[in-house]
Amino acid sequence: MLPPSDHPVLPPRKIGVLLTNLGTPDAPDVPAVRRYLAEFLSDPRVVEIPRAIWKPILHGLVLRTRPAKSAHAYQQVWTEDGSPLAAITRRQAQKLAPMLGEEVMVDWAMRYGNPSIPDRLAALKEAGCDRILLAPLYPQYCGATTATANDYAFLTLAGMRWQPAIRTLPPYHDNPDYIDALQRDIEAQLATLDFTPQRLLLSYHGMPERTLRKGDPYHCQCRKTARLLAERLSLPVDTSFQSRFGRDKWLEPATDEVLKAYPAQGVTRIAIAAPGFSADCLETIEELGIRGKEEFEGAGGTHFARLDCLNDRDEGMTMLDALIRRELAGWIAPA
Ligand SMILES: C=CC1=C(C)c2cc3[nH]c(cc4nc(cc5[nH]c(cc1n2)c(C)c5CCC(=O)O)C(CCC(=O)O)=C4C)c(C)c3C=C
Ligand SMILES: [Fe+2]
Ligand SMILES: [Fe+2]
Repeated sequence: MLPPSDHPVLPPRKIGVLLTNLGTPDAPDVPAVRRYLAEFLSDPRVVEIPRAIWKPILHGLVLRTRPAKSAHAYQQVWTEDGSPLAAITRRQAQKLAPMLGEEVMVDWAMRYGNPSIPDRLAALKEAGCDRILLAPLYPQYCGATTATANDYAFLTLAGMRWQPAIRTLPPYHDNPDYIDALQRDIEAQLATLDFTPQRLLLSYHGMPERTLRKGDPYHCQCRKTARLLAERLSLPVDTSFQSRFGRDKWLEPATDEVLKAYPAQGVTRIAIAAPGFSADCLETIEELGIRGKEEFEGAGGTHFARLDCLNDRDEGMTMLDALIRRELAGWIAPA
């Protein structure tokens, strides 16, 4: 018989769902952005350059120059609830909780910054969750996003004597619930415009082209989402990749180049959507909605509309509920 203090206390059994997204600074100022970028850009899943070469560049150059530029961009999108990415992910978790029912606890975390994956996993475990679904909210799988979020969760589990059982949400780039939600949501937003776009441009976050050659499925999954969506929409659809970083060749065509080239091709009225982002963030609001618009109009474009991501609106929440319920099969009763 062990002394009572050595007996683990058996908490009530619960199921946890941890929504994860990329991460964002704690504040739109230079020190907070530097801390965030240092964590983000030190991840070898994100920058796949040998550490001995990358570290001096990161610390000697990138972290000295980029934080001021990025902080300025963050200041333009910051809200009363903080960074849009964090605020929207929090609302997604809050809305999902009652949808999934009482036996499921829903929490959210960021891969870089706060709330952190180790903190929220520990909190779910403390609350009695002995089964946890990790749900990285990236429709298209990428080593730099999906895999690193799961890696960090597994690293956290490596430090636990008593681990919860774990499942992970697979990519959902071609899932009919996702394509349906995008179609309905995009059509509803297009119907509110006071002009008729000649094109819908789907802009995905870019990646170095070499990751495609090395076997990352991201590019193919982005293309498949675009094809499935284009088959359902009545206006012509183009695909591009945004946010090029560094000197290497990235996936093409680049969003800014496409925007600048449209007017010379007679395309002066467009809508732009970003189906690879589950929540609006710096990349959609500032890079597409502010800078992208300027680039397009500077080249002669006359009508530009940025469509919102699914965020926490009904279409998006119904889709997340369906995707997550499917992964919880056997853990919870069907709806
Ligand atoms: C080598 C650099 C980068 C890779 C590779 C990369 C991949 C990647 N990123 C997202 C989603 C997001 N990225 C966001 C911001 C952001 N991304 C990079 C660099 C790389 N991303 C930087 C330096 C930044 C910070 C802002 C800046 O300085 O430009 C965001 C927004 C975060 C926010 O706070 O709003 C998201 C979301 C994906 C999906 C992806 C690969 C598929
Ligand atoms: Fe990024
Ligand atoms: Fe960007």
